[in-house]
Amino acid sequence: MKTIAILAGDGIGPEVTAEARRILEALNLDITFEEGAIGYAGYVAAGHPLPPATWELAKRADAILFGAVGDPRGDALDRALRPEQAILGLRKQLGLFANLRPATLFPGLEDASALRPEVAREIDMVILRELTGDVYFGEKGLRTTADGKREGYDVMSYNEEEVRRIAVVGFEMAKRRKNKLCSVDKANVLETSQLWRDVVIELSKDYPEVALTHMYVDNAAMQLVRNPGQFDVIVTGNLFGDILSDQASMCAGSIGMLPSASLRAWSGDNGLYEPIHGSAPDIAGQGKANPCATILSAAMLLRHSLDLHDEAARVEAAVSAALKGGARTADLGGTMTTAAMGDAVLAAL
Ligand SMILES: NC(=O)c1ccc[n+]([C@@H]2O[C@H](COP(=O)([O-])OP(=O)(O)OC[C@H]3O[C@@H](n4cnc5c(N)ncnc54)[C@H](O)[C@@H]3O)[C@@H](O)[C@H]2O)c1
Ligand SMILES: CC(C)[C@H](C(=O)O)[C@@H](O)C(=O)O
Ligand SMILES: [Mg+2]
Repeated sequence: MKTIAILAGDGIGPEVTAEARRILEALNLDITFEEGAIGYAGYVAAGHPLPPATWELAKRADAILFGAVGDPRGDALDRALRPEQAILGLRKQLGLFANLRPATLFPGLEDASALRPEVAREIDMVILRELTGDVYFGEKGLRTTADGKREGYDVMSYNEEEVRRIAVVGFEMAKRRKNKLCSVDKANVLETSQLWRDVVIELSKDYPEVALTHMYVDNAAMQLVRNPGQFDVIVTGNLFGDILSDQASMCAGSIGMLPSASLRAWSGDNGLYEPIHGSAPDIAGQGKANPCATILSAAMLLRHSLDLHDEAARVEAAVSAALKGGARTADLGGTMTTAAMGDAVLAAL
């Protein structure tokens, strides 16, 4: 019996994880679900965004299905108690350095894409985002300069081992796909990016079959919109990957469509699976959220943590079939509620 921790979190988190759970339950697998409070909900329930009981559950579970976190009141708390610290803490403390964010245009979603249909149809990529380093985890603070001005700082750094291990995942993934890897950095300006590029080039000697290219992140943002079909696997740092994946989501139809897996190895590890979107306070509690990103995250969970490849493919096929059949939440131009979208996927399953 495998244990899946459901950390639903805030805003639309509980709404979308409920639909993903229904899909997992329908597969009749030998799994049990345990829920833990996290984010603002964790703060309200236990005085901390990542309460000790939730942390224990996260460590012991075979996999984590995560919704989203965010303070419905805005940034009302001190940074250490903000809901976002819970997801950052889980990623860092569980060592989940490899964040897979696949972006694919599902057939029929051309209309929802921000791009022209013939351009959108070419989208089938994975953005591999480094998740436990970069400016997110460097020294940060607020100080007063000699002339009395407030100055905020966040140190951006990567060491070569951090770069090498994510690059290895990138090359291995490229080998399993189209032997194409694009490393995205800002090496024309940043020392961290120069080291990133040097380490990726050193490692590429072990992967002669993979065609490696490098692109500056500003150009990559432009190319994602101009010609997304040129990308297969993109490997990049934490901050760049965060931004590029939100952008890629609208190319593929909606931010409500992109799942993610956060891993420390290819498979068999207790990874964390979550949609790339946040708690969406503007639509929370209204049944408007698209649950597909979370359902597709559950499929990634089946594949990467439980080794259930057929079941993962079944869930993905069910999402595809539901969309082909015209199922659409508001973000995709439809009128379906979150639960109705879940019903459509369930029916297809
Ligand atoms: N991993 C996470 O938990 C995570 C990720 C991103 C943002 N956040 C947090 O979420 C809060 C809100 O952030 P934001 O507004 O910048 O980003 P967001 O992703 O929550 O929302 C951005 C926009 O996309 C829409 N949207 C998001 N998910 C959707 C879905 N499934 N279906 C339909 N529409 C959807 C929202 O309604 C909103 O208009 C913040 O507190 C932020 O820190 C958390
Ligand atoms: C909530 C925030 C800390 C998070 C990030 O920046 O990683 C989010 O934007 C994401 O994409 O998962
Ligand atoms: Mg983000």
